[in-house]
Amino acid sequence: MAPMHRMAAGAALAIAILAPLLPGFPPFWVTLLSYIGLSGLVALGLVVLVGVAGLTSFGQAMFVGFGAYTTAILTTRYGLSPWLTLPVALLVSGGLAWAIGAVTLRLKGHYLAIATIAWNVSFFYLVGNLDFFHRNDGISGIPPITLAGIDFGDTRNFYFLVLACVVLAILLTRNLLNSRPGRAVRALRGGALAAESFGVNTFQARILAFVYAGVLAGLSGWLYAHLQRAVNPSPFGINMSIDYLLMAVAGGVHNIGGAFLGAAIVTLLRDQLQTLLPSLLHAQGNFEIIVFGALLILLLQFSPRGIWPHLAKLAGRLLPQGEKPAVPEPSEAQVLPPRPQPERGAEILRATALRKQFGGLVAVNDVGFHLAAGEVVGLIGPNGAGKSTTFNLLTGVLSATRGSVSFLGEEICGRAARHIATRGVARTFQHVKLVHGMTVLDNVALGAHLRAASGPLRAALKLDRAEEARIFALAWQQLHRVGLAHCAHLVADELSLGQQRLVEIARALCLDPVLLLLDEPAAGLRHLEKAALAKLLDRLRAEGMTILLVEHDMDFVMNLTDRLVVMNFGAELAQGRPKEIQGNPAVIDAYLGSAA
Ligand SMILES: Nc1ncnc2c1ncn2[C@@H]1O[C@H](COP(=O)(O)OP(=O)(O)OP(=O)(O)O)[C@@H](O)[C@H]1O
Repeated sequence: MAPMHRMAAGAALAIAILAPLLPGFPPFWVTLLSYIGLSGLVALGLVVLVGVAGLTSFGQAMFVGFGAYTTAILTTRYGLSPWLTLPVALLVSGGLAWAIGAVTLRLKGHYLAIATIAWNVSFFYLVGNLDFFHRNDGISGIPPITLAGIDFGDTRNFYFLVLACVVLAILLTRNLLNSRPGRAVRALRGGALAAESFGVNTFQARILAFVYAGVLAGLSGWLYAHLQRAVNPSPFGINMSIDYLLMAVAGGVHNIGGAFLGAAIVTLLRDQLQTLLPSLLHAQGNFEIIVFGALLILLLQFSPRGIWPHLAKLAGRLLPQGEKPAVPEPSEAQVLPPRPQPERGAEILRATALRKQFGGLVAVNDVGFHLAAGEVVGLIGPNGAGKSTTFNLLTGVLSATRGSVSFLGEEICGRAARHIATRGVARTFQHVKLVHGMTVLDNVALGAHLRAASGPLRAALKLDRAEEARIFALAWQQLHRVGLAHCAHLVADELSLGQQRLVEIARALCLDPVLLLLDEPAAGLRHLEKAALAKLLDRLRAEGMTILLVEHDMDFVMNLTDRLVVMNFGAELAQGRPKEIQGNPAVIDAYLGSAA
């Protein structure tokens, strides 16, 4: 968390703890604060789901309902203690989120949003029409929570229970987001394609975000049921889901603090407007919804990232600055051990009659070539020759129309990008694909996804720190290698395009590849940067790594590569050593002549 954000969060927590303890603080306001906490938990799930993973849900009230109805049924019908129903409520909301996600999360964009609406509406009518849930009358007589003589039926005690849940949820969320599975979820915003190329199972990452948001909503529902001591379908309908989304967006859907700020703004504003507007307009009605609509439109126009970033900036100005938290550069000893490289000169990849058609266009036309361990091979040719498409076929980003690719003796043609990455193939992209808003160091650490194994539970409980230290040691090492260690803590978007290409190379090196595919690595680099890159690639070759690169800078290519494969109109035009290619009349005619 940036210092400004920590300041704002610290100030908010101090107010949240101290305010209700002030003598004369009205109990009604304590209850209002509890409701802010309950809504904030749901909005926090939306921060992970919408702000971090880029998935939109209009169905969070349903997950609140899962938690609330679970404890309502178990406590009133089976006499279970609320503390026993808590894990059950979390399991039910998480389990149902998993099941719903499994059948829904293949949808993208507004189709996903519409599907979540459909789920929420179905749930609303299901509980409202089934006797099991007591239809629209709902279930009453839910017992209060007690623990070691503390009665959480008391307004202030209940508020502190909510606050404890909120603090715990914030800590767990922070831990999760700053971890291997968290980086996978954050990588979804950089494009599933890049994430899959580094071994991230993007579907699982989407499910994780969905389930996590569902569990937080379930926790909110459990608390809500014991605060209200009764449940009925109305607080779990689509209107409430929209409210939760409004809270997250108003507060700031990209910040944890934004969830609670948004919950506070909407809850307090609704409370005030519900009294003020009818008396001003001399009529009864839900006029506050119109005000919310207008405010949302204004907010999206003038501050699409919500109010939290402004508040954090203000808090940073008013309060003394803390030290910038940074992942410290660790010692060499912690770095993950390297993968053994195949024997130099051994064939590691053979593409045979590889073909890709886009409708009537043959982008790659029965191309064949091989790569031997420890050589640097250039794939060159004029624009549109099919070089990037060939890269995409080799890395599983595109599936071939026909042909075969054998890598280390295994047929990888048609395998998923994720699988090919596990075999030791790493790549960069012609159009840089870094995760926006993420630091250079985190972006690079994403490359080591396959070299670690910690899951969400270990991450949330911070049991993954030794593994994380090794991942970051590796990320630092690769940043030093590409000469960008001084940029480690910058947000990747702040770098020049040339530097971003180097970050992509560092990320690819984190996978410790056997084969490194570089798509136009020198594009956008200055003369000295190109020389440094050539030196780096030379060193990698000396270490036994195999490199296939697409590049238009012919000086760079001719000085660096051992062999060249030339493509033209999707077909292979020539293969040979740089000197041979430079003298090949067909290549001069099709490419080099015009490039010179
Ligand atoms: N996803 C796609 N759908 C349809 N056509 C595509 C797609 N990707 C590439 N093509 C087409 O395939 C042909 C080869 O494109 P490709 O990007 O592989 O060429 P390239 O050699 O990498 O070119 P450049 O050097 O300009 O990057 C082009 O005609 C391109 O328009």
